[in-house]
Amino acid sequence: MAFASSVTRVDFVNIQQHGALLHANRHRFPNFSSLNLRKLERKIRAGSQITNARRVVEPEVDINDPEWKKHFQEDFDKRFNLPHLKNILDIKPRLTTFSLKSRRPIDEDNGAKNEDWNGYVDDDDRALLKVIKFASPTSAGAEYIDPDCSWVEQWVHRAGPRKQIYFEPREVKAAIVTCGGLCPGLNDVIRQIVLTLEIYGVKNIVGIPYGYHGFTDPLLSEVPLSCQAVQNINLAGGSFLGVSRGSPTTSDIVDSIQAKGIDMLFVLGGDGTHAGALAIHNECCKRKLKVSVVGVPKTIDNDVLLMDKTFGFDTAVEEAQRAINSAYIEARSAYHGIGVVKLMGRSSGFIAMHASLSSGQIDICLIPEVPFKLEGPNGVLKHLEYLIKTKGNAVICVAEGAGQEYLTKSNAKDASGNVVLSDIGVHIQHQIKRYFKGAGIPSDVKYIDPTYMIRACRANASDAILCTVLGQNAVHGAFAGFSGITTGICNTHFVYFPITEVIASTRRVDSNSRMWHRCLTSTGQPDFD
Ligand SMILES: Nc1ncnc2c1ncn2[C@@H]1O[C@H](COP(=O)(O)OP(=O)(O)OP(=O)(O)O)[C@@H](O)[C@H]1O
Ligand SMILES: O=P(O)(O)OC[C@H]1O[C@](O)(CO)[C@@H](O)[C@@H]1O
Ligand SMILES: [Mg+2]
Repeated sequence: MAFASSVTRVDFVNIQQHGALLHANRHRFPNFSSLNLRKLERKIRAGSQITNARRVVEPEVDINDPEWKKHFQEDFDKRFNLPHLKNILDIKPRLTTFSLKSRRPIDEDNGAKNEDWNGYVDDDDRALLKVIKFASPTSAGAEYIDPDCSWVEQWVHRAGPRKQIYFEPREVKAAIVTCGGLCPGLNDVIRQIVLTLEIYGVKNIVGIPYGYHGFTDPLLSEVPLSCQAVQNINLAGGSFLGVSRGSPTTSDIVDSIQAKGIDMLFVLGGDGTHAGALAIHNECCKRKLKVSVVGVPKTIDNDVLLMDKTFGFDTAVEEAQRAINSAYIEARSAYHGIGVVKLMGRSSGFIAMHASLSSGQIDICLIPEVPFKLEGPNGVLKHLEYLIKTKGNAVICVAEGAGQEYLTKSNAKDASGNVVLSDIGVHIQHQIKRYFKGAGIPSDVKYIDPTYMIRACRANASDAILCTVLGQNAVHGAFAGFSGITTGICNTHFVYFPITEVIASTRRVDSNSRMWHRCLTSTGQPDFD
């Protein structure tokens, strides 16, 4: 039994699980049986294209060995174990005050009783994250499923109300903060967190205005929140509390948490916000504070690992249809009309891919994960010429992070340190005009950038449901005593993840996935390489 070499296999699975590109690229290495995956993973995370990979040690491990399988599962369970306040503090639970039956606090003298325990979630309850099938080491490559393959199941913690809670609701001060860019559904989550806290019996709920800055900016004060205050906020887009990028130091934020007497902090945001939430959690642990920090992942880009989807994504795709449809109508109504629609997606093309798939009006979809050539016989411009000559019009959907190599890098960063991208939509528009003019073919190019219209609208029905459940589960997670966790949907089940696992890297479109190929089939575009 050689665990050292088994690490290679474990990493292979981790990379797949993190949604990175190795799995997508495996067709390029049909004969590998084992790769130096750590190096590859670093390259992938750094955004490099993997063009060659050296074959390294053959795994000596027998993957059907139950001991190895146990080792693998233990590794997974350890990583996905939820951080809990009882690990750092000597605290005892009490019976919950969340009544499944009356939706009123149990311990209030209002007739609500704790007679119905059936719906509570046990800490040992799990939802299936995935079943992994290991190819036999004797098969030619990991993509060939061997009948003797070994199976490993990965289970994650189910979200929901616990029978045992670690806070006295009447003594709790809970705070909500929204950070990063806007996202449809933020208000639904805020509202639901407040409603659920009140069902537990929490009286002291506040909003931190304008993201992490709200903790320390002397000009900003806490926003009192209650059922009444948040009533109907879900009917509008944006964030009731305001958002911002950039932040004070973690130490200053935690000083403020201590000064304000906050016991629970609900953090709504993307990967950056979650990195901040993790830093706050770690600092609270260091100071031995009984503060539960719970995240709710927010991003229209859908680029958070492990989740089926993040809230706002469905709405963004739906809203993108309007822009695409307008571009299509403009293109179809003009002589040699060409529409260009730029959609969000800094490093992941999920919105562009899904919007293209759902609209059925896109001829060319360009995303950051799939490099493309503009010029040359296989380039985008040549294909556009073909489309104009054969069908008279065309619509391109481009994700904002696509084709950045064609643009002058500004090196500018936003307040959070995110690279400010150059406008690929404008560039493509100019290139199309130049190309058709040069070729002596008339063309009428229209560019639509619906970015902020998409982001600012209210959540659609499916996102609103998602937000509602996520908001409730965030509160249940905090009362259950977890901290440094986030809540999401996974294989249609609602679960908790440790923040560390969720921010390990960015979820990106797998260029070898069936979904991307379905998108290509739907647009009918060739490879632009
Ligand atoms: N590594 C980090 N550690 C601590 N705080 C961070 C980190 N990265 C970002 N933040 C803080 O988190 C907040 C939000 O970050 P950012 O602007 O990157 O948005 P985001 O949460 O990633 O959402 P979006 O999807 O809109 O970009 C900012 O206040 C930023 O300063
Ligand atoms: O203009 P802002 O607020 O910096 O936000 C833009 C960014 O927000 C995102 O949608 C993430 O929320 C990215 O795709 C995009 O680059
Ligand atoms: Mg981000």
